[in-house]
Order: sequence, then C-alpha cells, then structure tokens
Amino acid sequence: MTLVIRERRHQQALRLSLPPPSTPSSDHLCHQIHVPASLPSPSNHENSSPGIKNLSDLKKVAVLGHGNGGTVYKVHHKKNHSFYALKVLRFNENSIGIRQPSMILEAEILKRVDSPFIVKCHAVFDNGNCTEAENGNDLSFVMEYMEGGSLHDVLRENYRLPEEAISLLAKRVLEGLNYLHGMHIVHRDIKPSNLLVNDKGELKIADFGVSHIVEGRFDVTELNAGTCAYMSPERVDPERWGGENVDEFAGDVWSMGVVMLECFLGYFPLIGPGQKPDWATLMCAICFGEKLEMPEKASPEFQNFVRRCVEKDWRKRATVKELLHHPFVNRKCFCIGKGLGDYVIHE
Ligand SMILES: Nc1ncnc2c1ncn2[C@@H]1O[C@H](COP(=O)(O)OP(=O)(O)OP(=O)(O)O)[C@@H](O)[C@H]1O
Repeated sequence: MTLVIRERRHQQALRLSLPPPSTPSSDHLCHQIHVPASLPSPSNHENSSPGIKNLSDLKKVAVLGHGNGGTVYKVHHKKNHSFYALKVLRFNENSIGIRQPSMILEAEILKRVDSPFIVKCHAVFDNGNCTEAENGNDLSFVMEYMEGGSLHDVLRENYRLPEEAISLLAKRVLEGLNYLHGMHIVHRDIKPSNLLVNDKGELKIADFGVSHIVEGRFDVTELNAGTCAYMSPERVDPERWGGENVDEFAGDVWSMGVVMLECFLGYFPLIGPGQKPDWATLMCAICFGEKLEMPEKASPEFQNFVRRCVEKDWRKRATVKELLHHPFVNRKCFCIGKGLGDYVIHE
C-alpha cells in the first residue's frame, strides 16, 4: 500500500465574497438576476465584492465538466486576473416550461448561501436578452473556482481514502448541510461530483440544481429529483418507506453516508462488482436489500457512523446535528497534505 502524492491542478486561491442580491441593470451586458425576498436572509455577508459586472470580462480557458443541462468552464477575469468556474445552463426551447423554475431556484439559492462549506457564487447572469450569449438563452453562474476538482475525480481512478481524510471530509459535509438545513434548504443531490475541493484541500458542497426549499408541506411530486444511486429509500419508494410525511433533510444524510462508504472502499458500495447500476438494480439495493455490510477493516467508529447514515427507515436515521457530535468526525486528525490527492491510497 502506498500513499500517492498527486499534483494539484492549480495554485490560484480566491478570497472573494458574494455580492448582495442585485437588481437588474441596463448597464450590464447580460442581466444579473434579481433574487426575490422569498428566501431566508443570508447570514454574514462580507463586503469585498469581486465586482463581476459583465460576462464579457470573463475569458473561457478550459472546460471543467458537463452536467445535466449545462457545461462548467474555467474562466479568467480580464480585470481582476482571478480564475472562476462559469456554469452555463441552457434553456431548451422544448423544455423551458419544466426547467426554468428549477434553474431560477438554483440561482436564488446560490445567491443567498454564504458559507465556507459551500462553493461560493459570485454572480448570476440571465442571458435571456443577451446578444453575446452562446445561444442567446442561457443562465450563467460565476462560481468560486475549486482547483482540486471533485471527489468523483479521485474515486473514478479507483483510489480510496484513509479514515483520517474521510473524517475531515465528513465533518465539512456535515457543517455544510447543517448550514443549508438551517436555511431550510435541502440539497437532494449529495454525491462525489458535487463535492469539490480547493487548493487548500478544503471540501465544499456544490450544485443546487435539484435543491428544494422546505416550506412546511412536503411536495411528493418532487421526490425523484436528483441522482438515483445516492437517493434514500423514502425518495426512491415513498410508499414503502413512509415518504409522505418525511423529514426531507434525512435524505441528505443517507446520501452522505453512501458517499463516505464509497470513499473508504474506492467503489460505489450499494451494488456488487460487475452489476449494472441501472434503475431496477439500484432500486432493489436501496429499498429491498439487506442492511449494508460494513467493511471489516473499518474502525468501529466509522462503521457506526455510516450505519447511522444509511439507516433505511428515515425516522431512525441520525440527524446532521447528532452526527456532528459523532466520535468519527471528532477524531484528532493530523493531516500533512493539502489537496485530496495527498491522501489517496493506491493499492
Ligand atoms: N466551482 C467549480 N470549480 C471547479 N470545477 C467545477 C466547479 N463546478 C463544477 N465543476 C466541475 O464541473 C463538473 C460538472 O458540474 P455540474 O454541476 O454541471 O454537473 P455534475 O454535478 O457533474 O452532474 P449533474 O448535473 O448530473 O449533477 C463537476 O463534476 C466538476 O468536475
């Protein structure tokens, strides 16, 4: 077993903060989105706005990845010389009626959240009337650039992580979820590609594309948004697992538990090697399968931590607040590296 040191992708560190919610301005080349006052107020805004006023100040230098409905670019700001990640969501003419509300909600959420555990959004541009937009009909998010890439990038190469690193990651995800849940926001898509790392090795939660604001009554029609593999039983099969009156936040805890087990094993833990991760297989594993077997090599704290997250009955599952006090995430860890790549175990 060797500890592999992987080169970090870039050294650029960003210390820019979220601008206050802005009203559309005719000076802007493309319109910045106005955030209605329907969300809880952001806490603790800093004053040092990066002043990203125009999309035309950003030069695309690379494609960082593709997601559902859009592309993420690495961009360089011509005036302040910083790098950002620009997420461009395309309005599809055929589906505009379906996608628009979720895209606008993502913009609302991103402009409101401000936490060291969440990837920061510096500006949102509605290019609907913008002549310079790629297809004249995009929604663009200027995000904090996360130089270390995603947890998915690490796991894709079948690397796995030692418990010390997982403990630190789990703590950060929990802090992020605690913040979001405190704002009544349920993420609903916690998975390795939505957990990004900066050049200091700090993990942050990203991508609010299917997130939801909990406003009392639970909206059952929205249950199946997100990525099936990391969905909790009550979201996959609400009838069987009492999804009607569910505490929606419990779904984020399940997803986090699956991700942490995946970090330990180096592969997706709910299905056997060689099994196709199609809907039917995943549904069986999530809703009907036996309790997940914990790896024998894992410490009792880690085993208990994951077991508390992947409890099939959401009523018995641990809450974020409870897990923040769990011994597994309160270990004294002495990590020498900075990026996630500094910790991967290569066998
Ligand atoms: N702020 C960022 N900094 C650096 N890379 C990023 C950033 N945001 C996204 N990426 C990269 O771009 C990829 C695509 O991100 P995106 O949020 O569009 O989709 P996804 O989460 O991979 O997939 P899906 O849309 O299915 O949830 C990510 O996997 C990540 O590698």
